[in-house]
Amino acid sequence: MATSPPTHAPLPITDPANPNIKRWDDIGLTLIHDFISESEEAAMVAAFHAADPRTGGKKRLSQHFGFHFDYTTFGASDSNFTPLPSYIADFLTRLPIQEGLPDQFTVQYYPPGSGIPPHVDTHSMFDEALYSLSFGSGVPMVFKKCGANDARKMRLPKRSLLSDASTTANKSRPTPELLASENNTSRDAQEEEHPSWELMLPRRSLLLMTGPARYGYTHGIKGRKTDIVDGQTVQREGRYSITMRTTRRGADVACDCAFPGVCDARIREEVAQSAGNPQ
Ligand SMILES: O=C(O)CCC(=O)C(=O)O
Ligand SMILES: [Fe+2]
Repeated sequence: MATSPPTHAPLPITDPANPNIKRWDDIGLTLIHDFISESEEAAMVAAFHAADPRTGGKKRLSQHFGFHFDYTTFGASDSNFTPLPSYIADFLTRLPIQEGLPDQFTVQYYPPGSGIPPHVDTHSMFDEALYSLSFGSGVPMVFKKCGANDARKMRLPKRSLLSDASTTANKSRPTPELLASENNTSRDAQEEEHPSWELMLPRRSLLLMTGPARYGYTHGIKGRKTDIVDGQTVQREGRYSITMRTTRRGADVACDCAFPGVCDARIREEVAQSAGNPQ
């Protein structure tokens, strides 16, 4: 007798007013199917490759719009700003949260087989709402509730970022992805704490992360050539995404989330306190 694989995935509800919208209210996830049309998708792929014709490599490619993502602070640049192309500007009015629209956009191309290691996007530097728009192809995103291992990793000396963006430690470790992939924790040890689960992000869908999903879960994409979708093995194809965030500036760079273990603002406070009270 066939048995279903164990699943830890929470169950969504479908928005009664719109069957395209699935919500996991307990953890703050919303997935909107068919957020963009096929013609918008085709225009996005064409625009990406008009700016960067590479498709054959193995590495993720990124393009930045609005305030550029800053890989030394994991926040956004104050000054490096690229105006939005129309393929982004055109859908902004359709985003589910209209207050505080995103101003930092990273468009990424994932060649088949590539992924992004599990990570928590910086809490203090961006507002709560975090978006990922998928196009070109779908992919399962892996979510895992953060535990002690994640908190420990964020406190490793090499991850002692954010307290001072100009330290060499930060500069020598340019991407959160790299940091996440460099952790010494075995996958088994991570799985022991909290089970991970996969959420299929179909092409043309928009994912919105808020609350626990934004602050207290890691998200990532496994680097692999095939995925199991609805019980079927499917080949990975090139996938594109647009990550969208709203930058915080000045005194707004702060966080009082319910997940202090993996909160950069709390870690910064801890570091400042221990510097003031050496043991
Ligand atoms: O490609 C995606 O959907 C997510 C990318 C991501 O998590 C990030 O850029 O922080
Ligand atoms: Fe992310």
